Amino acid sequence: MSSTHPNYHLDDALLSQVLAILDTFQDTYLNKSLLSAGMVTKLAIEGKRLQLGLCYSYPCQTQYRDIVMAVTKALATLDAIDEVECEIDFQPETVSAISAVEPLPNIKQIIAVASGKGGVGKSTTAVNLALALAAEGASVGILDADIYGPSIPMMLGVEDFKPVSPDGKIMTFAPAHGIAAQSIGFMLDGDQAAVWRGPMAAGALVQLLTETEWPELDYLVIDMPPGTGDIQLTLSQKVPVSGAVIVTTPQDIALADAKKGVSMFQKVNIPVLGIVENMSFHLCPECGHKDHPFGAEGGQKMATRYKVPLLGQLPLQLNIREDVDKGTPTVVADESSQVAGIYREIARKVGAQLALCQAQPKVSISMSDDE
Ligand SMILES: Nc1ncnc2c1ncn2[C@@H]1O[C@H](COP(=O)(O)OP(=O)(O)OP(=O)(O)O)[C@@H](O)[C@H]1O
Repeated sequence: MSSTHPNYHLDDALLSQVLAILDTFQDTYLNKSLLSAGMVTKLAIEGKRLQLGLCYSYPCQTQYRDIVMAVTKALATLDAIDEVECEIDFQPETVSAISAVEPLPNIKQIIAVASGKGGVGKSTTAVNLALALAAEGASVGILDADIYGPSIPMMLGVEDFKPVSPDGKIMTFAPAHGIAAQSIGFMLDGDQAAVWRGPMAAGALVQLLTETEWPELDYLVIDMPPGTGDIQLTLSQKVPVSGAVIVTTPQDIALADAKKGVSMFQKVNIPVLGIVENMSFHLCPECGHKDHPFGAEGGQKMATRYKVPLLGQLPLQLNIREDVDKGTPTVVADESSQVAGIYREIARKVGAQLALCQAQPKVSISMSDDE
């Protein structure tokens, strides 16, 4: 049996016992066992010390400790094993959902963060998602494509950054809280961009993407402009996007627009990785009572109807706004907070959904004809 995998070096009896145990460990995000997800990359033994290699296709560094503890406890029940030395690696694939557009050389996956309607918290979500992916161990960039209101420089505290281009071709990015940021806002003064027409804006954005000196990135998060107009369509045809995250609030009007967003990505065959419901609930700071100022269950119903995951629900909370206003989003400002935990959970789900899309490249979203 040891011949089944080039890096499995155990005798047949022990190998089958170890594999049987590893097969009982279900990865919650991929909904497969560690074994069937192909994550067990190495098995060897030295005395009674088992060497185990695991490779994740999505970032989940904050979970490693719990994973190692649980796996070690289970494997150490075998007589032949006293100790487990576990090495965990993270290796996402390189993917473009758009067959006509080649992936960029140093960007493995591009995640478009979109909303049908303005003001629902798309940029706040994009910036916290990017930082949460980084907190989970990924190398991350963010591109502010919100041409009509570039807010990422402010949210990351890098408003004064001015890109330079030593060779006259490729521009530098702004390093911020461990991620790489680029924004049309770095190049424009005031509200210059507001007068741009669609094609001009779309052209500038493709240029920003391809003419930035991005470092090697696992994920590039694109903060899309709100709406479902020409810019979004052009971008989804010219940018090697791997998947899209739709941000909505639970209000009916925002949900109706978010459905248009889902529909737009469906038309161009970009997998919708899921929905983030922002300003989902409010917790009374005095008594802890939870209420739903914009309505309840809207995001869940929409996710169920379109057969896409509800990635997470964020509260309407003062410090989420204050933290981005100060240039230090909550994921880095208060990493042990419940809100930072929700964003990291969303990041793990987004990474896992992207990994699942590779196994099944075309995600079909059922649409009813009343949209
Ligand atoms: N969960 C939240 N709780 C409290 N305030 C929030 C929350 N999410 C976003 N905000 C605040 O709401 C405002 C709008 O958010 P943001 O700019 O992220 O929205 P947007 O959808 O990107 O808007 P636009 O499309 O106009 O760029 C900001 O002031 C932001 O700080």
